[in-house]
Amino acid sequence: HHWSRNRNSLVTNWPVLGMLPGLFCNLDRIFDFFTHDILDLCGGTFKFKGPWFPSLDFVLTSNPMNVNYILSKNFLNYEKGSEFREIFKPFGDGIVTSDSDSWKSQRKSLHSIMLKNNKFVNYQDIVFRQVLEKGLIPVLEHIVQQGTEMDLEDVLQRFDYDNICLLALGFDSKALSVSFPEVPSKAAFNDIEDSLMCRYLMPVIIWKLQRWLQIGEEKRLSKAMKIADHFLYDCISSKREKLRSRNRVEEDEFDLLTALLVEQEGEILTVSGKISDKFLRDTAFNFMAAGKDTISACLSWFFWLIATNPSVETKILQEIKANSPTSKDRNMILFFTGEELNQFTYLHAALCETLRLYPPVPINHKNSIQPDVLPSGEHVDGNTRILVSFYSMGRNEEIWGKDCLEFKPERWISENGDILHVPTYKFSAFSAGPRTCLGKDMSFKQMKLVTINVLWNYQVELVEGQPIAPSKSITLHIENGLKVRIKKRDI
Ligand code: HEM
Repeated sequence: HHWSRNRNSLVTNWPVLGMLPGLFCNLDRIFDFFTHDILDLCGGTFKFKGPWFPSLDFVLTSNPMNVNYILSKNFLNYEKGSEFREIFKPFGDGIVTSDSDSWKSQRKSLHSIMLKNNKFVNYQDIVFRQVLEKGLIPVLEHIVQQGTEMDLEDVLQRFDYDNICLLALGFDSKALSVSFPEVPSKAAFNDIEDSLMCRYLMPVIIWKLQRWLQIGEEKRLSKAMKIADHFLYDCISSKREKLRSRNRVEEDEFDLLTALLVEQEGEILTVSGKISDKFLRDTAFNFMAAGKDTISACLSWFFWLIATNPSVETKILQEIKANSPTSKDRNMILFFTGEELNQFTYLHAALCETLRLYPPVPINHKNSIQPDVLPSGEHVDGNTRILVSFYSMGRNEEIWGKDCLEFKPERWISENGDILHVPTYKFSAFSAGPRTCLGKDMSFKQMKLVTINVLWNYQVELVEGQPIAPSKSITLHIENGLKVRIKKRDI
């Protein structure tokens, strides 16, 4: 009887287990499963029934009207929620998992530091330059001389980690150097991300039991948390120590911790303890988690797409040539201001196209507060998990047309050669509404500087026969990395 009542469902709804077996059978291709096996066939919104433990039911959607409603129009009814905060406890009271007043005040403070504070904005440029000049380019030069294959995704993740540690903590982790060192804090952050993804997919009772017994993923998580916290609290106490001995802060050390301490305690750095170490730890952890792997994920997909679409690479190279100094010094790093980078329209389009097909944050979590009716007509109970699939939105034929699975930067360029404006509820890689990504402009700037410098100086060739597939993680990596050979480019 149960089977016959549910036989028309896209995913079999089993007694007791609900749709969990279907989900687990497709875990390796979870985002394509959501997109092509479910949302494409049901008009963009689907109610997933979990097992009889109540916590795993969710509504999955990629319908742009629903997305606009959830993320913007009725924002107040859709929060992160206490269940999410419990799963993502390592984030503490930071911005990524918080709601209402706590979120509002953190958003205000981070917004004013990241986008309005000239010293922090200048410091970003100093850091980008340093990580390019002292990290990425020397490592690529070394690989060219060795003539060996390398995992470009690993290199870019190391680049991202060095960058985010300098921005958040003013600490140079030197993850990107020719010896490819093991960096315990970097490994710990990765372990935390993996373990939290497992928690998210599991019934609460199971991960709580694992935590109590200290086995499996929960044991790994506890170990990684100790390492990450030790690292963060060490950085915080050295920062306080350093600032105590000064009465002014130089431009090349205006990282997030410094900005927070200066903002709270004024220019005269008494470092009086008005602002707690726990607050600094939570803010730095959230900032690092939000910015750590997103840029490298996008760049890895970008280099793969470029290598498989040589005509796009040719157009980007023409654009770099047109915007660069005429005499090309082989060892020169090309550095552009934000305004100069606006000239790179085609490159911007290629990056948007990459973010459309491979959004670094593939799924966005929300939790309804009150019962509601979505614009598509579906009824949503109060306290229901909602998953907005940004991955599926980027592959939605109704938004992007019949060629939605093709890589075509041209779709972003208007007839007069400018970037087309696409509303954020259709192109949501950076989310939309009041919780939109605070690192968007910074990310575009950095992604452009990296792609310009890599493509201008090197030819990137894919190692043949490697499998390329999206990972099943919080950030959308390439599952097995991106194996490439690089050569010096002759122009
Ligand atoms: C290509 C790069 C990036 C992409 C695609 C991206 C995407 C996103 C998305 C989808 C969200 C919403 C998450 C949610 O609601 O749960 C978000 C939030 C956020 N992002 Fe990014 N991000 C990127 C880079 C960065 C960087 C480099 C930073 C900072 C260093 C950053 C800082 C933040 C912060 C602080 C939030 C929280 C905003 C809030 O909750 O109010 N992001 N980002």
